[in-house]
Amino acid sequence: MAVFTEVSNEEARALLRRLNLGELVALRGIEGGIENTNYFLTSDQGEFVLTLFERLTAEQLPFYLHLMKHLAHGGVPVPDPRGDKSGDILHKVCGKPAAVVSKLRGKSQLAPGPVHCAAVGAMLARMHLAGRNYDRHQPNLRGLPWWNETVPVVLPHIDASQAALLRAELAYQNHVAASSAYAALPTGPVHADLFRDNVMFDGEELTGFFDFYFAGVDTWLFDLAVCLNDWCIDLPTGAHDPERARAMLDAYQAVRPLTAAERELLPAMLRAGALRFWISRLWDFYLPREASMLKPHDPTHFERVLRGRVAQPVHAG
Ligand SMILES: Nc1ncnc2c1ncn2[C@@H]1O[C@H](COP(=O)(O)OP(=O)(O)OP(=O)(O)O)[C@@H](O)[C@H]1O
Ligand SMILES: N[C@@H](CCO)C(=O)O
Repeated sequence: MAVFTEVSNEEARALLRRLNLGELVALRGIEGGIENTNYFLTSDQGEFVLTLFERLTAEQLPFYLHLMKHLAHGGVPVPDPRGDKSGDILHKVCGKPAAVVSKLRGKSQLAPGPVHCAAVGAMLARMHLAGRNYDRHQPNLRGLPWWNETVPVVLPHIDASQAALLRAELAYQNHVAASSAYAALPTGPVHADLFRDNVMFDGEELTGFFDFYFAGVDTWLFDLAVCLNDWCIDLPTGAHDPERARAMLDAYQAVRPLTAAERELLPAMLRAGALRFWISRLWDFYLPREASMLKPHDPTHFERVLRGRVAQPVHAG
């Protein structure tokens, strides 16, 4: 269960008072999640999620929390962080940085069809456009510089064929990042981790994106590639599903058509998206951090996805 830090009812009451959110009705630890301590916090004024940040620092958090507020106020359904009397949205609970955000209705759709992929595509494009006038800047902290730092750390743990693929792909991505087509890609705040478990649905209605704690400024195309790699594949094999991918791409482009550079680099960014999560999963698997990684994700899944994207490039069509 992802409660690394216990919060007492007394602490929850004091927090609700500071945020002027009414009287405590219930406080329940949330299972699942491997990064932060999460509680459902119910008061007589509504339902909220209390997150205590176990990994992120008070320097990194304002970018994520203000981005969520900016998007929520821009009409994108994301959890809205609640402020105290002086408007601060980053709080401290049990000595940890903490946030209280609105609870989204619905549940994750873990077996999405084309209709769900279309909803994610359309909302992703709306989110990218809504982020254009966000004035804070923080790079994607799991971007190319982090891949370059982390690959040498994981290489000793993997076999020769995996190491060859990892080295070759990293070299390829450094080459892509230096190209003029890459420099022409539109950028802005991106979610960068918008997997099936970070989106809520009520039936076919998308009720929200959440877990913005890997967000950063990066190419919009990378964000779309991360989504295609999770929502539009057959999970057991990693095989690309053309029908779901078509649905996502068409819906995205109905809101914001891809540029020529984006169309050219989609196959490369799909590889980048697979590489990013292969590296992070290898890192989590072989170098687990204390009080975390209750159930590390399987790294070989993204090795499979990457091999698939290299062997059979997927184009925007
Ligand atoms: N704003 C929200 N509204 C409704 N439910 C939420 C909200 N935020 C989190 N949850 C619930 O809490 C669970 C854990 O949250 P989350 O996925 O953010 O965990 P984490 O440990 O921060 O991150 P990770 O996904 O990286 O493990 C989610 O699966 C979801 O069920
Ligand atoms: N979405 C990531 C976990 C971090 O949120 C993964 O599947 O590896």
